[in-house]
Amino acid sequence: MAPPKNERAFEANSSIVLVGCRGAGKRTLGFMGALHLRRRLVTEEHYFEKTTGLSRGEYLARHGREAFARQDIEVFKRMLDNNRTGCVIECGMSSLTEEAQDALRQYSSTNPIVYIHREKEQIARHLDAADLQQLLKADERHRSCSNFEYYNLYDPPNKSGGHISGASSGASTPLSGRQSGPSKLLSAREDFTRFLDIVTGRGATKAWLESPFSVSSVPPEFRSYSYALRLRLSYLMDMDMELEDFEARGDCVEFIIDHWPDDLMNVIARQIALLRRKLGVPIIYHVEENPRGERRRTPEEKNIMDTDLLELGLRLGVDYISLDLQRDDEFVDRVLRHRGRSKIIGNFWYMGFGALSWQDDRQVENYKRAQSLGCEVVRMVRFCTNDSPAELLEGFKKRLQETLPDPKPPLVAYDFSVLGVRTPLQSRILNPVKHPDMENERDHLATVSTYYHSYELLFRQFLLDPLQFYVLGSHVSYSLSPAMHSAAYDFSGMPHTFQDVTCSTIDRLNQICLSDSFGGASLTAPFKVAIMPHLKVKSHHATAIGAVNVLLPLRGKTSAILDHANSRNKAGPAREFFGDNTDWSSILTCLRRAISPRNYVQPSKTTALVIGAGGMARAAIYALIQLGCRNIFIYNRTVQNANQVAKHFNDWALAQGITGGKQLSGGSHDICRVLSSLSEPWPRAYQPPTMVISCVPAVSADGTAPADFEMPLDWLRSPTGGVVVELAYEPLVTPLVAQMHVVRDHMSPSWVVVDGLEVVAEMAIEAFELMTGRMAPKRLMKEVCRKTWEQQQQQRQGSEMSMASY
Ligand SMILES: O=C1C[C@@](O)(C(=O)O)C[C@@H](O)[C@@H]1O
Repeated sequence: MAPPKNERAFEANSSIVLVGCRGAGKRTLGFMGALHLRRRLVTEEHYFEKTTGLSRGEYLARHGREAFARQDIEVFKRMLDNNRTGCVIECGMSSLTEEAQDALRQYSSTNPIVYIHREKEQIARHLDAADLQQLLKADERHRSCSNFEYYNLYDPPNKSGGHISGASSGASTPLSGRQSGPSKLLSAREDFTRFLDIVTGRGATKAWLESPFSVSSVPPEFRSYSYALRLRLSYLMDMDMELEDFEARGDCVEFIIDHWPDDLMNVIARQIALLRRKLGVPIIYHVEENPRGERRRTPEEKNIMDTDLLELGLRLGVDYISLDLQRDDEFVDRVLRHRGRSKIIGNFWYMGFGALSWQDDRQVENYKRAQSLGCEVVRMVRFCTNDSPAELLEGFKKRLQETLPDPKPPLVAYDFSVLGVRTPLQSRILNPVKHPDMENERDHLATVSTYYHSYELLFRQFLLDPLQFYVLGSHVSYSLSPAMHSAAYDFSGMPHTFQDVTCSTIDRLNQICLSDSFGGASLTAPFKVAIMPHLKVKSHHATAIGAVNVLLPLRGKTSAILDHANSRNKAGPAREFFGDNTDWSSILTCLRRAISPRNYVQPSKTTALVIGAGGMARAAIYALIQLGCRNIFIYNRTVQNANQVAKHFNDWALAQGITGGKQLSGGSHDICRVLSSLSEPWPRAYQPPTMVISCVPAVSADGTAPADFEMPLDWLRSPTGGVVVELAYEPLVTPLVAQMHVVRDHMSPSWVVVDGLEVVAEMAIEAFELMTGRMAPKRLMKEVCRKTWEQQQQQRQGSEMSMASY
């Protein structure tokens, strides 16, 4: 039995077409998408004008309605035909006509066509009330001529009055309410670019190439243990919890459609968009065949409705489609033909009395069928009324292992009873779990286990080991990392510890790392650069930057990276150590979060300024290069050090074939240049910087006072403002931050300030994920970061006062 041909596996470079009614956000998304995929943006409006020499309005006025309609469809078809690859195409109003929709339908056999829609109230804001209903009805037809759909969730304005750091934590710091918030379109951009990565299939590969130890680079079915958080639509629609509360409660979410409210398709599209935005984990999409609270359906009705529902999941580009292989062949075949890039979980559920036992030959046949249909995961679940000894399931797995050819899709298999899953350890991967506070009596599979309990059990049963993690360096007693990591361990059921250890020699570092229970370390001065020659295995980012700040032991039994990745949380002698750098990626995350659409990076124009020339400045420069910036200026009190760093990156860029955004008269293609004095006017050939990153250490390694940098006014003339990232947080309001507040209040309100606590929390989050391979509870870690910092401040003030009263 061969799997049916996948009719929606488009070439990765096929042009992506965006359709949908006015006000749905196509133009903005098209712009973001083209930048993200580095493609050309073609807009219907502009194409029409370029082709006919007239705008659509002018053409209509000059040639009349009929001639316009003929010309319009002609140009529309030509636009599609002439741009089959390498573009993002934004369709305007023409796509509402029958003829254009036919053309799109044809095009959809080779290209992704994405139907963009959003909350009706948001579209209403752009339209006359009278036209709204009619337009929305017509717009629905876009569903029938597209093969993907994207729900463009509305980004509410930032309520906090613009405080980028700690806004979500609710913590108050001296900066609360003072800073500009992240760009309003930030979440839309993150969501949409992730969606495009799914459509083009570049997501997983990109993550793996970027960082093979990152959480997103190992799909849940290939992790040593993984958990699927079950969320039913009926529950989501009137739960009294916030979706954010479900963060890091599972490796993926299983979204279960067990309820048919009015406007079902749009309700589902919106829920998927919300899950993606708030939780950022892969989604398993499951359509329940016989939902409890809903009416009974005839088999025919069931097939039609459930096919439509599964089709919707595929259109939404969910990561996994759960497909019941016990349904009729035509049903199964259709889903498989339309699978696109979604992975298929082939299910065999035995829900009633008399479920097939694990010893039954038919279970092996079931698995073989899923395997031959090309399912990426096989899920076999049995309801049992009495004891089901674990050995029976083990025996079944062994039988599959010994008798079937490779490749064998990963198996999810467990028994459940009215009390829930028999034991959370029965299945290694995609174990069903719930949130601890979730009242969910409708769901037997999720009534017992939580991610916390299941994971904790692995340690109690000695399948995983408690380990020691560290922050190491000569000035680490102030570090906020121990508090943040410890909170994340407590949250996730890990008995690990995280300590700061002041040390400055490689010998001492070695002593710590060679212990069998060493889990990993965050490194700071003087180790970031000094450790480089001692490490054989480093990420390419660390090599490019010339510094490492996260050290991991490699304990895989083979040299395969996946084996090493899956050996995290286990003790034993390390075969090697791996060095990575999360300083740059944390800076990049913060920049991306804060940059406004007007200041999106354009390689030839965008200019950035980095202050400092140490390890962190190197990471900042690398982040800017990764963001696409090709005009980077460095200012440092000791010019010689700045020259060295500039040379390092100019040589590196040359070797990579990356050249500066501007070629200067001397023919230089350098991407980094040095500013030698604060009194220098901003170089006239360049725009003033829209990204400024201050990397002057809070506490300098030699204990001298940190530099008090402030921007010369001439360097602050960007008409569109920009982002200032301050890495120091001691004090939090550095001279630069204080200056930017004044600039924002009196000169240009479009400057966004990111403070040092935001960046350091991001660093800890990324380090936690690399070290443990588990998703970090980000909100919690950010909250702990601010609270710990405040406590430290209070303690310091307390001890200063008692010193003074002596
Ligand atoms: O700069 C920092 C912050 C840090 O030193 C900390 O204390 O959390 C940890 C380092 O790895 C990172 O590069």
